[in-house]
Amino acid sequence: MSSLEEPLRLDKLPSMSTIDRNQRFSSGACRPSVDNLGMGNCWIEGRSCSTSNSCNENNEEYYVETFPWKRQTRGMSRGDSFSQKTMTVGRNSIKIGMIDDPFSSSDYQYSPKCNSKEIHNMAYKFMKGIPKFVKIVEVGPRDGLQNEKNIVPTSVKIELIHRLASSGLSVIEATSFVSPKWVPQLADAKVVMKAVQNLDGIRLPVLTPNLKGFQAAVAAGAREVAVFASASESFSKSNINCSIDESLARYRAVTHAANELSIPVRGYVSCVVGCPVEGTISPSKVAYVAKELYDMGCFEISLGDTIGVGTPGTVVPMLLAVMAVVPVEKLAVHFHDTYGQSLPNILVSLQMGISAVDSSVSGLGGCPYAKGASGNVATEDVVYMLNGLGVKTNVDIGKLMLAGDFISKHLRRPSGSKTAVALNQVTADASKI
Ligand SMILES: CC(C)(COP(=O)([O-])OP(=O)([O-])OC[C@H]1O[C@@H](n2cnc3c(N)ncnc32)[C@H](O)[C@@H]1OP(=O)([O-])[O-])[C@@H](O)C(=O)NCCC(=O)NCCSC(=O)C[C@@](C)(O)CC(=O)[O-]
Repeated sequence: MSSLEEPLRLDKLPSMSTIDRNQRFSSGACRPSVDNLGMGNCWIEGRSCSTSNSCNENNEEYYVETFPWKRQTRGMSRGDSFSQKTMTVGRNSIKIGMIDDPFSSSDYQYSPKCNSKEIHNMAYKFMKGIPKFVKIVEVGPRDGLQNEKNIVPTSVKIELIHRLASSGLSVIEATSFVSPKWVPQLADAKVVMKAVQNLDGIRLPVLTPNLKGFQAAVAAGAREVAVFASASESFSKSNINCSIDESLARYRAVTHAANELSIPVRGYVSCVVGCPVEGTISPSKVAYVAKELYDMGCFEISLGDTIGVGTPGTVVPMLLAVMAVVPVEKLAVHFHDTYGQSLPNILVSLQMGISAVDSSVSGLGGCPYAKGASGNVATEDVVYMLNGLGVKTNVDIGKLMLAGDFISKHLRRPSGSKTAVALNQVTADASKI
């Protein structure tokens, strides 16, 4: 683990004064902000924050509106430190309004209703597990496209991977070496892999369901692979045509072969909170499969809510069970957004110390063998939230959106990322000014 990936330690929390001034009392809708301001810190809606961490929507005194930009009412004349950050999206530059430091304002007044220790405790509770850096594993070219009915041309897949790489993403799941009878969309795995294998400094794992897939992947130039088990017997059967224990036996053979070639293997557990056939999945079942994968040598275990039914209420107990048997720094989360729960689920996962998140550009995705599964959480939305939390990802959201626009245009559908839709609108509005 690089130093960047080290979780934020309690003793490394920002000082009280920083939390006080920049995080808790930022007028930016009462959410924490840190010095590395990203798009998530833009001032979408000004509210007056009371000291009880609640937002008083009715208090007009500090009410500001920054969207649409022309109707912005809060100005420098108020005396506060309002600045603008320029962000480039495509050929357009847009200005994002930010509050640098609301306390430098001479007319900014508040009267604390709780003491600074209580405030510190609240900030501490919220921020204590959240890592400083989150590794994003982009799964768009694989999980995102595998369910597409119309075959996406190989050249488009290759271009998508290049565009994603140029946005700063360092791990991009490129394709799957599975049976083309089962997943026809990825039948061109070999060609895709050969075309992207030399992308500088980018890790390009591929899915391998068995030794045959592993050997084909290595022959095509793969230097990292992933195996995928399930916590649901029914899903295991429908996805890879074998029981959980049979799949684990296959994956032992894959990890053994990979170990001999020093190829890292990532392990997936799918259906970690629910299965389309079996319904609720018990956390102990997930923990069992996760531990088996970890013990056989998987360097990271990605926990997949394949059909997107989880809420923080079911995700937390599942994570607790898994964290009891696999170190938290070896875990990643993989949420589908069927019920719009991905971001809250990611947030609680971060608070529990997880620092690797899978996501898919434009929210592409769905599993052909999980009826009703919708797209993965959109990478743009994850990066926007992490920017807002001051968590580093090294991803340039503007370039990421260009990759998203590229594939959405090709698929002839609007982006599944709310962030991309909103920022594209802002850019369009800004270009009219
Ligand atoms: C596992 C198998 C192959 C078993 O499929 P099977 O039919 O039981 O396998 P088989 O060994 O009897 O072989 C059948 C045919 O497939 C060939 N074959 C066998 N293996 C391979 C291979 N690796 N690559 C290419 N071809 C292969 C094999 O050679 C044979 O060809 P034939 O003689 O009929 O011409 C099949 O079920 C399969 O490919 N399943 C993959 C399905 C898939 O990719 N699902 C989506 C994954 S998404 C997921 O799991 C969730 C995740 C990871 O995203 C996380 C989340 O969202 O939660």
